[in-house]
Amino acid sequence: MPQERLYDALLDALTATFGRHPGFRATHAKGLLVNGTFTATRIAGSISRAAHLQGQTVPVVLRFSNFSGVPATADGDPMASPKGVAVRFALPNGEFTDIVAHSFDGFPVATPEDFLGFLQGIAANVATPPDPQPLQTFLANHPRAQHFLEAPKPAPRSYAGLEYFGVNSLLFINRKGDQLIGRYRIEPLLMQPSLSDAQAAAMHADYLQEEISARLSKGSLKMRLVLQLAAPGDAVEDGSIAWSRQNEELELGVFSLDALEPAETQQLAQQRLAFSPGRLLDGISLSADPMTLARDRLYQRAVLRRQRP
Ligand code: HEM
Repeated sequence: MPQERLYDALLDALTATFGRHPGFRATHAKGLLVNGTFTATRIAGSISRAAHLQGQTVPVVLRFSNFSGVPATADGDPMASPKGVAVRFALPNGEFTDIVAHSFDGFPVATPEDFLGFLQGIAANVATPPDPQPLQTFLANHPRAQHFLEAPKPAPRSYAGLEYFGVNSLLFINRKGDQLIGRYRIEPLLMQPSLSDAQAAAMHADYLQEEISARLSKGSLKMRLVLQLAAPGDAVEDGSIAWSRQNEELELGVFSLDALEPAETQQLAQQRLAFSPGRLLDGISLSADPMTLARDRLYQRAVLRRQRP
């Protein structure tokens, strides 16, 4: 299938699952923007020459989100997980670069083609009348997709209290030309225990937004950016396979989350922002993982669709 048709089919399958909600993202529809800064560690500058990793503090905007493509999905609903975080780093020369991560270490599939099979199965399963057969067949042949669906994804107490995984590996290049392959993780300084299913179900629909708002009114919040390095033999081209937590990790820097985007501009700013995991700067480039480039192209098409009335 030509790539453009593949991306359109992926977006169609998301719309068939969640419905069309003009102005909102096809997935991760409900979100919250927080403004802050990022300061890289010394080690970050030694593994990549990318401008935002050289140690000077740069402004960032983070968008925390729920998985569902239905904007009204409550924060504690199982469809609201995994949670997402998208980060935009703004550089002094006007350039910017993004990270897009979610709160599950892995993905159901390795390629956009397989994701289409998965999404079309889900869309058929929620259609009226439902047809569970395509999803059952897909899952029987894709055990990691089955694992993704069945793995617990408990609701957090805070958007800033859980780990987010970049999933798709990237190549980091320093000034000498040395290269490393790694995957991002964004994590709290102190992990918070998650809610039980019963606790999550009893929470207010916007409890995660309210929690961040209340905490920021008392001061800044910190999160860390970590790079998990590939170990020999790790599948760098397959984001559906998590790497061992024993792999070497480097702390790339610390985010300071300082203030919510003001209420008057919150929704419009979310609509205007278009994050992409493929928006990279010199010093970070694509790895053998095909998903980053596909996501980059696909998210651009998604933005055009969601901006249509
Ligand atoms: C082929 C695979 C994928 C497809 C088809 C897909 C689809 C989409 C679409 C259509 C959007 C909305 C984009 C927009 O309107 O701005 C989106 C956003 C998002 N995706 Fe994916 N995605 C894929 C892979 C992934 C992976 C691997 C992750 C986790 C690392 C991820 C996490 C997110 C997050 C967190 C957002 C919200 C970004 C924001 O706040 O703007 N996606 N995705």
